[in-house]
Amino acid sequence: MMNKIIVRGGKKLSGRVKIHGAKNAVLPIIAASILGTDGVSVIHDAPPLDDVLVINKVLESLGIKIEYKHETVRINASKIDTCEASYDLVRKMRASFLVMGPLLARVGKARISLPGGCAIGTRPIDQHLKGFEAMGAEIELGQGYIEARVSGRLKGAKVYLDVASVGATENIMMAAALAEGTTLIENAAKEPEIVDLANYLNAMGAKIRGAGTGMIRIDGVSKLTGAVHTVIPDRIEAGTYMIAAAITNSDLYIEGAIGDHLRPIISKMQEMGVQIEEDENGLRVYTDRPLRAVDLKTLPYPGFPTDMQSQMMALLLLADGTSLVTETVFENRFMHVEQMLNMNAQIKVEGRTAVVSGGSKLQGAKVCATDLRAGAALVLAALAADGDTEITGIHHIDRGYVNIAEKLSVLGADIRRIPVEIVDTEEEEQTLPLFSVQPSLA
Ligand SMILES: CC(=O)N[C@H]1[C@@H](OP(=O)(O)OP(=O)(O)OC[C@H]2O[C@@H](n3ccc(=O)[nH]c3=O)[C@H](O)[C@@H]2O)O[C@H](CO)[C@@H](O)[C@@H]1O
Ligand SMILES: C=C(OP(=O)(O)O)C(=O)O
Repeated sequence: MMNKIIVRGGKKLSGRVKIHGAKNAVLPIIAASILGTDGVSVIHDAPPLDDVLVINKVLESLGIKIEYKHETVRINASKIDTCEASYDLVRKMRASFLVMGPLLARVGKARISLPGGCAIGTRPIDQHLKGFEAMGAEIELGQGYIEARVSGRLKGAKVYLDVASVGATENIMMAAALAEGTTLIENAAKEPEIVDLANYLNAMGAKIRGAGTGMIRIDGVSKLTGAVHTVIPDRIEAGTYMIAAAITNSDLYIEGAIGDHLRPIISKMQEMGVQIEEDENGLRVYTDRPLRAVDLKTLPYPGFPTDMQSQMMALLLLADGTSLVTETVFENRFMHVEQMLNMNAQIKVEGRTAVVSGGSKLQGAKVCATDLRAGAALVLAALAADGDTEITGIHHIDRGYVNIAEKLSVLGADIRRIPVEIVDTEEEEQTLPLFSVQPSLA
């Protein structure tokens, strides 16, 4: 069912919000489970998100047994029936392509639909393929599919990534875990999700060192088994709620947030004048207005994350002065700007830089979430706007945020999730539940 979110701005928030497991860690971790020939993998803190349902479906379509209950996924990959991931599943989520490395290493063959581009950019996969080829795979493209094959085992190799791609680092690391000999990934991505994946693979029996640095060394082993793992908290969900606190001039405790994963976000927000206190269980975020304008540039970790750029832009709309926001990771990640303009924001895009003039009062409007983080940014802007904002396209938001409307409502926001078709009369609205459960793909 299509839903929209309606926010009446201006409410203060208070209390604690618990952060779910990281979407971008659990997806490669579930894909990596393909590598376990014996035993069952048990992945705790797997957030109930559409993307997790999709990756589970991909594994099921390969013949792998999956059980997903109470945020725990149990995976028995002892038997694999096919090594093909269809267009239907890959088009729902690009991260489905992460099954290529594990399949190639385990079965010697993989046929995956081309993931193609998406709203935020063209997103090529050349670096993934370069890694597989260096390890001895033959790659063929045809009919919208990429087929990779290797006779015998993959061979360890030295792979230098032209861009420090998160997905390519993960795919190559998974393939190399079962390869013959040693693989070195140079200019590897350093994101915390890479470290979480490496920890899981090592628990499965892999020999990986250096994850979290620019040089990862993988000594291939001949067999991996299922393992038990708890996924790290989602730093982007945490960052989004940190901004919710600051944008509403509120005081929130973000439970489970790991300060070390959030360094670039914490320091930018502090530069703006936001107060942040860290302890071992999470972060307290509160503000002393006025907020200062700051410049920022998205970069691979430990730089400022592109996945927080739009949310941060929402906050900068409230700052005194002009901020420059430069996006260097994706070529088209300013889709939220046009929607924010409908809310009386003052932003001008000049190439890769958005010039954000803070200080004009945001007004509620009808807006559309064009992608996941653009949608989150619109929810945040709506919390600070005068009047009602209606946000459509929220299936994008459901890809990455567990019950965002419910979580914000519990904190005191005036926010409702309503089916699109029957939203038009006041009377009908009142009979509807405030929240629907996360949509299921079953
Ligand atoms: C599921 C998941 O974890 N998604 C995250 C992951 O996406 P994803 O793994 O797709 O992002 P990458 O790090 O691969 O992409 C970074 C840049 O490298 C380019 N590139 C990538 C691969 C390649 O073979 N060739 C190439 O040129 C991309 O087009 C992009 O411009 O990291 C991004 C960058 O932090 C985040 O925004 C996404 O939320
Ligand atoms: C861009 C994102 O995800 P994906 O790579 O799955 O599209 C994101 O999490 O912001």
